[in-house]
Amino acid sequence: MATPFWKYHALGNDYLVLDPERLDFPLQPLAIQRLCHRHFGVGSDGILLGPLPAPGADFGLRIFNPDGSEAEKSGNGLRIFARYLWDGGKVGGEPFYVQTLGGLVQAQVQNQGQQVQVAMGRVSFQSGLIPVTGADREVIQEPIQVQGQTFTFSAATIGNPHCVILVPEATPALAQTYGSALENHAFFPQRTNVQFVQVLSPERLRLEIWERGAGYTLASGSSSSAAAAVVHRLGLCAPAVTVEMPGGELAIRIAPDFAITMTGPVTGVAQGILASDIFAG
Ligand SMILES: N[C@H](CCC[C@H](N)C(=O)O)C(=O)O
Repeated sequence: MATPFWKYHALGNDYLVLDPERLDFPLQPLAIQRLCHRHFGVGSDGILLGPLPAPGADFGLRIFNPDGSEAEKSGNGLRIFARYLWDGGKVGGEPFYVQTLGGLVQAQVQNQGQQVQVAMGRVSFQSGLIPVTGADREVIQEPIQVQGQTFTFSAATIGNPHCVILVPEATPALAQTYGSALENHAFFPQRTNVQFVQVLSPERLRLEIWERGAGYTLASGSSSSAAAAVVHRLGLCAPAVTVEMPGGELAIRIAPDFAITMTGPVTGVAQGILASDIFAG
């Protein structure tokens, strides 16, 4: 049996969707690394495995990073999965529930599949939930040293961990220079996603992103959610913000309890069949 795949991107953060019913190999880390490889594989910022059975939800979803690690949540991944279900006639325009490792989310496909809204869950700044080492506390504006530089960071979880650093100017160089050292810093036992955030106005943020297990990416939905929540917690942005990233913009809405709603586009790229020798050599 040949294995089909579907490729989409969400603001340049691209994923392959694999159907667990039509997978003719075990989805182990080495296979994931090969599938995501930009030269030896199909190439993507991750794998979405679904729909899976999920008691208490309409669909289950597992999310994998290109390094083979499993992520608890992916905002862009959830928008892509919602569009995939819509393309396959498994959902219409009604809201539906998806169970992820990082919790239950509600999604709704809009504008004939061009846009998806996701209730991403609640952001927490609690060290024990993120996790961040040290005393139980909200991790707000603390020092962190990497490569001789001291940054001030806040940390948040929306199912997956985030290290948020406000800077006067968010540049790709900051993410690409310090991202890996921050991702793997000892403060984060599960590693972390990293965002450098520039506050353009109370309604507009600019992000540069280094993702756990993926590296520099052009956009990230969970990063946008976590970074906007931190900036709002610091009193520096409104509860409704536009998050600008190299790949494009997301609309983030923050409720008083830090429940996040994320709305943004999805674009289809290709559908294909994996070659029988993709894992050879
Ligand atoms: N690399 C992330 C998962 C993907 C997040 C990102 N692609 C998004 O859109 O949220 C992690 O290990 O938590």
